[in-house]
This record gives sequence, structure tokens and C-alpha cells, in this order.
Amino acid sequence: MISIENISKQYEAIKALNHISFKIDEGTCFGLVGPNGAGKSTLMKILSGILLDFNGDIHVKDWKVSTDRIKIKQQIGYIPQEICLEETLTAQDNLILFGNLYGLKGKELQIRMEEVLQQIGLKDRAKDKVITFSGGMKRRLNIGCALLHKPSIVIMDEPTVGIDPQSRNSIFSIIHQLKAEGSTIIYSSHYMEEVEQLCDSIGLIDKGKLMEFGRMEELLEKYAKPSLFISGESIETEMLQRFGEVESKGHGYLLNSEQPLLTLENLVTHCREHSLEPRRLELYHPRLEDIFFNLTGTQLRDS
Ligand SMILES: Nc1ncnc2c1ncn2[C@@H]1O[C@H](COP(=O)(O)OP(=O)(O)OP(=O)(O)O)[C@@H](O)[C@H]1O
Repeated sequence: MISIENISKQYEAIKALNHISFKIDEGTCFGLVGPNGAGKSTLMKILSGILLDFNGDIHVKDWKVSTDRIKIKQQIGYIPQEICLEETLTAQDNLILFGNLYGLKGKELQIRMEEVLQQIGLKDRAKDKVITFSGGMKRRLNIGCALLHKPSIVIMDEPTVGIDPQSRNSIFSIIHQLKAEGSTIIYSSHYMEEVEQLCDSIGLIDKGKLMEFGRMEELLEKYAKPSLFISGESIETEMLQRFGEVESKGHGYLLNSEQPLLTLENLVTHCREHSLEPRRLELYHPRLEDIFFNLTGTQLRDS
């Protein structure tokens, strides 16, 4: 169990984290989600033992970060948001550099390097200089460098920002594999669909405050409002209002109703009788993004 207890962090006038507390079960994938500037990186740096000046405490197994920082750090592989590699060296030499920092050498380092290169899909590029790599390949190598010492807790700060879909899928595979091996993953992102896909539990953070925390299914259940989605040129708010509470969503409308199936039936009848042809008419399942929006009134995407 990793227990985050009442963490606060102030950068001069900015309160980056405001009394944050939650727990993460071992062997699970935890997603920290929030918009730009929410405080995700600050919390990730505190969790990985890089940022030492904060209030509160963190417990990992039987250790406390306040008194057993080195023991906890040995358990952690931290992948920062900014790529941290020596570009003039080869992938292999970067791994050796990081391996040495973790105290690995000789045969042990050689074996781990081979395993990690396989895991990150860069075996055939091991002897190439990093400067020749794509952004996604650099990102994967950066992940590999943090895995050499077989950490039981892997902390990834927005690892998929600005990379190609192939590298993104490859990172997801690495995460699935790490989880299958029993590692605990702490993953921050502002891409809701990624977190929904990967994580067992989540913390929603905004302006330094933890807005919500829990298991994914529980949160979706808690905030799920039964609704229908309808769109089409002939579909107007006034017509929909007689069937339930209406809100705009993308190119159409969400129609909240306690009995969505019955409403769907009534709506189909109405459309048929009035020769209205919706482009889309379907049951709508709330997503993590909807929960965040309901809680904070903030859209997560930059766009
Ligand atoms: N070294 C620093 N000095 C001063 N203010 C900082 C520093 N690092 C972060 N901040 C501020 O703290 C707040 C939280 O920043 P943080 O980087 O933790 O957010 P984030 O959720 O990771 O954002 P992003 O998704 O953009 O990386 C922001 O207002 C940011 O400007």
C-alpha cells in the first residue's frame, strides 16, 4: 500500500498542492488526472523523492518518506515529463549510464539491458545514437532507463504527450506487462480516455485539490446519469425538452432521463410521426471526462 497523507506544496505565492490524501493498492495502476497546471507533476516529483520540500508524509510498505527516503527511492522508477537522455550517445550507452547510477554493472547490467531493450522494442536500434530517434523512441528509451533496477513502483508523468500512436500503443503494452509482473503504476495524464483504458483507480486533481478519488467503476457508477445522445439537422432543443433535461454535447444533445429506454422508444415514435431523421440516436454512457467536467466545470483538453 502507498499512502499519501495530507500533502501540501507551496511555490512562493502558488499553492501547487492543497492537503492531498489518498491510497494506492500494490500491483494496481493508479491514474492522476487533471488539466495543465493542476499539480500533477509536483505530486509525481514528491512521490518519486525528487522534490523534498513539502508538507505531509508518504508511506510505502512499512517505510515513511520523511525517515526512509533512500529505501523508498530504491523501489521507484521515475519517468519524468521531460525526456532526460544523452542524445550524442547510443541507446545502449544511455542504458549503461543509467544502470551505473542505479549501481548495476558487469553481467547483471548486460542481462537487464537486453531485457529492457526487448521490453521497449528498441533491440535493433541499441547501437544507434539517440539523436537519430523519433520522439516516441526517445520516450520509450527514457522509460527503459527507469526500469533497469526492476522497480516495484513505476511513476510515469504524462508519458504519451506529443508522440505517435504506435509508440503510444507500445507504452501501453509496457504498462500492461509491468502490471502483469506485479508492479504498481502511477500514471499522470490529461488524456481521459487513456486513463480510463489503463487504470484501476484514479484521482481527479484541479488547482492543487483532489476533487475525487476512487475505483474507476465506482466513480462512473456514482456520477452516471442515464442519458441519450441525439444529433441531426432537424433536432432542436425545444422538441427534446418535453422528453427530459437537455444539454448540448459536441454536435448534438444529451437528454437526461430516469428511464432512458422508455424515452428512447418515445423519441423514436415522435421522430417517425414528425418525419424527423436524427443522424445519431443512442444510449449514452458517461465517461471520465464528463465526471471531471461535472465536478470542476473545466474541460480537460487543451483544445
Ligand atoms: N518550480 C516551480 N516554481 C514555481 N511554480 C511552479 C514550479 N513548478 C510548478 N509550478 C506551478 O505549480 C502549479 C502546478 O504545476 P504542475 O507542473 O505540478 O502542474 P501539472 O498538473 O503537472 O501541469 P502540466 O500538465 O502542465 O505539466 C502550476 O501553477 C505551476 O505554474
